[in-house]
Amino acid sequence: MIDLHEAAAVGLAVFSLATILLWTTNRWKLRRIPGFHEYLDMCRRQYGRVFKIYLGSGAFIVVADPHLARKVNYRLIDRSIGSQLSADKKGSDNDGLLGLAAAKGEEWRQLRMAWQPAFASGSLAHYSSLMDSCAVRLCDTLEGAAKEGREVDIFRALGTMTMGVVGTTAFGIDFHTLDDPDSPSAEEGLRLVKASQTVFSSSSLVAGTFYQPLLLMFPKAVPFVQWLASTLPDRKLVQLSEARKIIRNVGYSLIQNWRSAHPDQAATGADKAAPPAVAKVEATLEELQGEAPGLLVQAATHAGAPEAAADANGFVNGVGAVEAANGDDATSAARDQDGAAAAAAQPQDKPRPRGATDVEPGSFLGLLLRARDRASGAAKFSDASITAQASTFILAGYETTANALSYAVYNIALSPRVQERLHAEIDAFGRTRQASTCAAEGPRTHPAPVTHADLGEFPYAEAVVKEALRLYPPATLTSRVVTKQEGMTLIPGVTLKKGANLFTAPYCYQRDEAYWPRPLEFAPERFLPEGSALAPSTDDAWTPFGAGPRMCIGWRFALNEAKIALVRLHQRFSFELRPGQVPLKLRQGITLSPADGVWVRPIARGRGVEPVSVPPAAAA
Ligand code: HEM
Repeated sequence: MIDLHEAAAVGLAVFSLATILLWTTNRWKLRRIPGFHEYLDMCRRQYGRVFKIYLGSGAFIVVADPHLARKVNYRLIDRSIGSQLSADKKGSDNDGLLGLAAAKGEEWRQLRMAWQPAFASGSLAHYSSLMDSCAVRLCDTLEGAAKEGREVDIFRALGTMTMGVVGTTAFGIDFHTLDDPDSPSAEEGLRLVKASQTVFSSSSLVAGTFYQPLLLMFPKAVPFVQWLASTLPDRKLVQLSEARKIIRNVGYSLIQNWRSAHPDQAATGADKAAPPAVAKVEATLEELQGEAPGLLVQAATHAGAPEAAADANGFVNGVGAVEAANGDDATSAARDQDGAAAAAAQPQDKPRPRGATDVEPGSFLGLLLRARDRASGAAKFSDASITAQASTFILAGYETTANALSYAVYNIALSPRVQERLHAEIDAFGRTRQASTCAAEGPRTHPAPVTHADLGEFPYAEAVVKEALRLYPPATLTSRVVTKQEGMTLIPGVTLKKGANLFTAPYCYQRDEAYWPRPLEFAPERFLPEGSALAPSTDDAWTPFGAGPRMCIGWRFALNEAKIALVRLHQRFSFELRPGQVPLKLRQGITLSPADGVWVRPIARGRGVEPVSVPPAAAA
């Protein structure tokens, strides 16, 4: 027997589904607009560089002018994060998943300072060796495909590498995403990768749960839509909820392991009165651990240990930094950079032995767990908050860099000119390195390792990554909300009221012919001194990492990782694109991703891999 509530729910669901189908199909598909990113660019061409769009019933001012975008990004700090739906009535899977990215006001400032030391120079130097190990492991996994002439989806393959990098850098553990996919150890890591993919793809208005557009259409009816969604969850919403739990439980279980190993390090008062959401996570964790004991408790044995040891100074300095940066007298996020640099000069922590289930002392998670309030000496962040930051790191570190790298590989494969120059830069580096090490070690059969100190040797590889980020910014939009009572004057005569929502649109102005010569051409030299004829007319026209105090905290991390991976991949392979992928089909979810992947055939390169013959002078 169906009751009145259920009948109303079904009726509304049918009505909403029809509305959504009409909305998405008519507006975009029938008008042959490939996605939201293209819709925005079409609006820019039609209406000018500032225009208003409606998402459901909510109005958003879109700023597609780089100078005005700068003003918005520097003057406004908070972003508005819409409500998130859950398949679970208590909504326990979705609170806090976005950590720093969703935080506001003073909470954001405190968190940003706590994150900062993990991205200071010393930490980045240490991460480079971990990134290099993951890039080499990715190349090893491509070796079989190269031998058999098999095609691979390089976007997904790169995702296993970026997730591997998150594991070793943020938590000091091996997620096993780069293990042989058929081995039992790989299963857990791949589950995490899949969960992250689900979070990104399910957030698409078109391809995600159909309750999300409903929320946009009826923002005042959040409790009702949430009730409806948890009463009649669709498949996408169930998958999304499960995926969020898997991601949250990685951080949560590591934190609990660390608390057990360090009973002296009390949790905050907030943790003692554990909110229901955390208790629910605990229950789910047990379920998950029953299924998957491996991933959550394995400590990493870092490949390339001698290099890691050599880099340990910088890394451990990062630990000192958190104490300094967490001081209450550090007043502004604008001091992040200076604070981190100063912190890098702090005395070193003593290296401590690590048990099998412990958190790497200098890792991102280790920094947050050890953060103390200077006045009280109490733990600075609750476990729920640290769990949220861990989830944020997983999500932010996984998809965006894999997107950027796959766009780079795609464009290199399309352009023999770009590939030749990249290979020349990489081979020249390999020859120098091999010649200098051969005397001590004998001829080497492996390409030269890429250390942090070598990153400056690849200006062209860096330009390739930047050009990929220009044409295909993974974050097509950044969002801000006006919080001041007096509003904000965007242009003379136009004052936005408190509460107004804005998007800045790098996807639009990074392809705008008013700022970029030959904007649709893939030309990395724009970013090199000799390419000034193709350079943008203003630096503000390139902001794939956003700008202002809220700019991406991981931008240098991401650029280093992308450069290392690109160099390692092209040391060993060139890539042949499967026909039929031009232009590349893109999908707008949380990020702009290749809709059906990027399919390439890796071809092993001879040059740079074979042993070099050492000139007698170098060998002597
Ligand atoms: C190519 C890779 C990446 C791109 C294109 C990218 C892009 C962005 C953009 C556009 C923003 C918003 C900036 C704004 O609103 O002005 C952002 C924020 C953020 N990103 Fe990234 N990102 C990348 C990699 C990473 C990585 C590797 C991490 C972490 C390891 C990370 C962590 C974050 C965090 C935590 C925020 C929120 C910062 C805040 O609100 O204070 N990102 N990113």
